Amino acid sequence: MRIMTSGESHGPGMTVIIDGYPSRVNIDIEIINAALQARMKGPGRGARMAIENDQVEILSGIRFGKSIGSPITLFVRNRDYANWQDDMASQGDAVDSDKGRTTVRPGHADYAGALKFGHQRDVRNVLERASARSSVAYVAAGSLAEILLRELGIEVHAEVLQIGDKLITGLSDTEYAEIIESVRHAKDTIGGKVIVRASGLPIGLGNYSQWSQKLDARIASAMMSIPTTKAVEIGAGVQAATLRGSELHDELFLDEAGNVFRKSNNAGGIEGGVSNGEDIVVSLTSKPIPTLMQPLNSIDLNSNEAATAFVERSDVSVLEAYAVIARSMLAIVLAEIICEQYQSDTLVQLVNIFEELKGMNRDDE
Ligand SMILES: Cc1cc2nc3c(=O)[nH]c(=O)nc-3n(C[C@H](O)[C@H](O)[C@H](O)COP(=O)(O)O)c2cc1C
Ligand SMILES: C=C(O[C@@H]1CC(C(=O)O)=C[C@@H](OP(=O)(O)O)[C@H]1O)C(=O)O
Repeated sequence: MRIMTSGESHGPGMTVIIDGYPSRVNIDIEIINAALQARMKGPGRGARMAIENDQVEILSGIRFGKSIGSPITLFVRNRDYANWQDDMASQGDAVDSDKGRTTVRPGHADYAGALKFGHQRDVRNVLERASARSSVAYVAAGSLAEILLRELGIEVHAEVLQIGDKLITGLSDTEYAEIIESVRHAKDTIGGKVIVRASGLPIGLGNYSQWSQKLDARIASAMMSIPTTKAVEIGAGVQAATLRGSELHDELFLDEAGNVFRKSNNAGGIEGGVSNGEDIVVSLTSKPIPTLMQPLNSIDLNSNEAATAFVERSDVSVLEAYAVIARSMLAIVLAEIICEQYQSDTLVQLVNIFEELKGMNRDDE
């Protein structure tokens, strides 16, 4: 299974093509829509989320509610496009338009992207695609991946762990909302941490043989690709540096029936780049959002003069959305690896392979 996305934040919409998805999987469009709606929710989102009402349109690869083995194309319309049509379609310099931009926001893709592609006279050409609006496409694909994983007995969940330096478990909903409101009032932004778990996994996903096949490496890459991610930890993560081997490593035991079990999961379900049958546990750190209502020092790329960063409608905190996106990315990586490793044209073939895998923990020869 491979995915490719396209689309601009204020263009007609976001597209994702999923190739190599097995046939005969029941696809309930409402599952995709529920994930898209969850990605829009949570305190701290800006005015854009009041404009959008993300719903998926299936353009190919699914007939009568089942995947048919052809590339699946999903499309999510940008409602805000109606307000941007002229600006998005204009062929000339947009520098005079109030939506054209020449000053850059530290922390966003503006500066590096404008210099890379020669967009010093209109940074909008960069931010339209760098925008996390693209995550709509990943969440749509992630939902399809989750539907497939569920058929194989694998579940993926995510939740917010931390906002700024405060653990969510110690906060009431009101206190959580108050933190965001105080940050908004200070014209600032805030990051945090989320945790994602996958359960019901077989032993053996990924491979220790090559860097590009290692499950932890592929998960880290997918998680780092989410806008705002600054760190990815698997299992005990950075805490591993402070623990002794005797404290960190998850000892193996046998129960009375001879089944293997462990009392801890500091490895986060992955040893040597291979799933070890325990839950996969990944935590991610999101930096604060780059657009500030009290802009940071910056430069104007057109005039090459000192300036302040441009200010536009923006989110203050996106942690709930970030958790939904992280869940989708983990589901995509797991589904991709499963489809690569246990190549199957149909769901039934894949389910049969998974049944066989359950009895494969021992070399009986
Ligand atoms: C769901 C979501 C919404 C976001 N909303 C905004 C926003 O409103 N304004 C902004 O400046 N950045 C926003 N960002 C962050 C930028 O997209 C991101 O910082 C930028 O693309 C640069 O990428 P990097 O953070 O990976 O370096 C958002 C990120 C996510 C995940
Ligand atoms: C549109 C989404 O997020 C956007 C991500 C984003 C950015 O710079 O990443 C900037 C904002 O866009 P706008 O300027 O249109 O308000 C967010 O709203 C979304 O999550 O669907």
